[in-house]
Amino acid sequence: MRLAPSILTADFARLGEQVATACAAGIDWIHLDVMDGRFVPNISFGPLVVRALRPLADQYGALLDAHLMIVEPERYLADFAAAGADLITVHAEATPHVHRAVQMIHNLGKKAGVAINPATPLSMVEELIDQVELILLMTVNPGFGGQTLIPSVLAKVQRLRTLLGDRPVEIMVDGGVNPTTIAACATAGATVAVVGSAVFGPQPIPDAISELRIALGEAVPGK
Ligand SMILES: O=C(CO)[C@H](O)[C@H](O)COP(=O)(O)O
Repeated sequence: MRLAPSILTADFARLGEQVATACAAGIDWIHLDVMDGRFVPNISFGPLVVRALRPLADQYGALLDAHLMIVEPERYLADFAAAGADLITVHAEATPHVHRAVQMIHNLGKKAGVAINPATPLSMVEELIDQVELILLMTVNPGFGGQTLIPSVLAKVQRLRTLLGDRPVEIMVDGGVNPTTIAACATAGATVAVVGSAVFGPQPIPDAISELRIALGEAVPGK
């Protein structure tokens, strides 16, 4: 299971320092939650923050993963690609032309992901399984960090795992993933876990990451 800490719950006054600490502790991806106040009831940040974190991603070999929770994502794909995102995910509910958005991301030379909300059926992304590198299943209603994982989405993760067969498509779970819930996500078939408040919280970041690895039954250096 790859860990993709979401910076949404980080201390933005110390963003670079916190992300560097997480990278040094061995995280795999850096997850960037972009919110527009329209697709979701919250506003976060735009391409400037992606650009600011690009050098850290290079330094630590982490993948920079931009999750666009914005309407009409097509309008901003070039900006996020130019800012340095490696992978750009759009919501199937946010555009009537999600296939075109995926084509645009690939034409920009980036990996493409498609996301769906908890109540959105898998059929919304079924026609895209041979077109994308990642499918993101929201395990909370998007907009805010620190929510509780909706357990019924785990059955959807299992169905997606079966649907994908041996296709090399990542299954990402996002929302409410912590040491208590991460093993069930892995068992259901998720390959990447977004972890926000479980990493950027009161606990020292390296300890929080070790706890997640231990919950997954993975070896943790020095433990
Ligand atoms: O996409 C998100 C919210 O829309 C966040 O990535 C997600 O909620 C992660 O935060 P936490 O792990 O605290 O739930």
